[in-house]
Amino acid sequence: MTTETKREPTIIFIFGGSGDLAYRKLVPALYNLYIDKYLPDNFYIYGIGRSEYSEDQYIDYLKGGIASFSRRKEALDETWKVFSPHIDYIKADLEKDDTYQEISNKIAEKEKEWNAKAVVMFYMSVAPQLAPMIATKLYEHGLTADAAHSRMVFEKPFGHDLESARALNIKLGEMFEERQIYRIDHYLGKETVQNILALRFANALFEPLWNCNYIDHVQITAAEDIGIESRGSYYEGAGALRDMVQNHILQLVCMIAMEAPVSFAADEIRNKKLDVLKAIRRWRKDEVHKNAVRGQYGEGWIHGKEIIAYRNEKGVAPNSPVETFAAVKFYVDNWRWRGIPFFVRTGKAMQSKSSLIVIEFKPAPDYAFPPEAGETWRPNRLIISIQPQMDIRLRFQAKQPGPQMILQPVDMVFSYTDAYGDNAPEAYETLLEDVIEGNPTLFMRADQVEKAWEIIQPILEAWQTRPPVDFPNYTPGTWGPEDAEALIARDGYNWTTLPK
Ligand SMILES: NC(=O)C1=CN([C@@H]2O[C@H](COP(=O)(O)OP(=O)(O)OC[C@H]3O[C@@H](n4cnc5c(N)ncnc54)[C@H](OP(=O)(O)O)[C@@H]3O)[C@@H](O)[C@H]2O)C=CC1
Ligand SMILES: O=C1O[C@H](COP(=O)(O)O)[C@@H](O)[C@H](O)[C@H]1O
Repeated sequence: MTTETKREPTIIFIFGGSGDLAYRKLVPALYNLYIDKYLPDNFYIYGIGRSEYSEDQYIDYLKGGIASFSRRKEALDETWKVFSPHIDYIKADLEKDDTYQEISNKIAEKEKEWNAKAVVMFYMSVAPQLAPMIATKLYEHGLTADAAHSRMVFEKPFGHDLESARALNIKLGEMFEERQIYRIDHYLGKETVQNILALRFANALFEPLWNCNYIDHVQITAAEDIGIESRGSYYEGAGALRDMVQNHILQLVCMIAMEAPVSFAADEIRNKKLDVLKAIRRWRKDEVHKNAVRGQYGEGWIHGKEIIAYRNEKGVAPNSPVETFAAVKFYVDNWRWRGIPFFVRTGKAMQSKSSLIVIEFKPAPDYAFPPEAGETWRPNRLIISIQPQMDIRLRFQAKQPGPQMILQPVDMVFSYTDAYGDNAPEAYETLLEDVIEGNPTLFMRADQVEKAWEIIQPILEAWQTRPPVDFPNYTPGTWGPEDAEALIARDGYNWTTLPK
């Protein structure tokens, strides 16, 4: 993101402007972009939904979202006074053709007022099954004909499986140019995730060691300490594998495993990530049970708060087979990563919220220290903590002070908060700014989405063929089912969590 470019006038239509995502993420992100002067001088936001709101009511409602969810809440009244005149609400049904005529009129009005052609962003903040219908209507009404000025943002999930994702890509490809399509994976907008590229490719230190000669294994955890809350009906059609692994976690694997790009052009980065997805071993259905574990939480407590069993959540079937936890062992079968396991896990209702990547290095080739020095010997380890703690820590051996040579593992820590304060932009800020700028680097290209589904598909199918017999199989506030411990223990490791 840069403040120096003169941005084109921009109109943003949030389809689902009365919904949760708009309230909690999109409008707060736009508000922060405005404060940081990343929005063009001429910009306008229309929220669209069927709910009844006058313009004032809508603006008041959104203000509540800022007060609760924006990283900046200070001086809200003052700043809100200058930001909110850029917002309006359109009460309309997106299934009706009149709505698109109204959208067209609004665009014409604004372009006339600004005396300039505008970039128009259409943000699909609606249930995924509505997005193709909306995109088709936009196309049929000629609202996306100017490929250089119209951008469509698709929320995840993009497709439900490989077949539906392919069908959706084909359908969109018949109507739009790929450069108009922005498939969001909000993990890619996180500061700490983007920093993986800087860590790996802006330093000479790590890259020579970043391969199967020196790295022993990789672990990726994306754990949440809440249940599925109000999203039962969505989650019943998804599960942890579709909700987190197919997208966010495989993208993290790509960031860790990709080759060095020769430039930061969007397609160069995306090609390098695609190579990783192509190289990830596809498990045969009969190999899935050895390499993937699923779980579902029962009832319990986390941090003193009662958690209802998944099967008792609203919108969830009483005998639901849907997994709220998934752990998978992957291999990236290429020159750099041959034989190195990547263990990934994600779950709801776990002990703490923590997304982290652990790179564990192989042991030193020789160890001349006497036995009494080495009782606490540990391999070197780099931990990239994505959230909520944002830091990078490198573990190495040090001599404990004292007359004897006693070794102890210590951490060298780079903390984002210490270095930059704790007001880093939210993922959606970066991503929305990139859409406005027309920069697709951090968005998923059609082929990436399909390759990611290809990896997940056999696991989905194997699990569907063999419904779980032991659900619920983990208690809220733990690190998931015992089988997940066994998955990694079979190779001689334990899951790593951050020191408290
Ligand atoms: N919420 C979140 O944290 C996240 C959401 N997402 C994705 O974002 C998308 C939106 O999610 P979320 O905001 O939670 O969903 P909500 O159910 O909260 O919102 C859905 C929105 O769609 C609108 N809508 C539905 N049908 C129509 C229609 N026919 N015409 C006009 N508007 C319509 C609703 O408006 P109304 O009710 O007024 O008609 C509402 O504003 C989904 O794809 C979800 O998977 C992804 C990651 C996180
Ligand atoms: O995409 C999703 O991500 C959130 C977790 O996001 P985070 O930024 O808080 O790690 C998850 O809760 C949700 O189920 C999923 O759809």
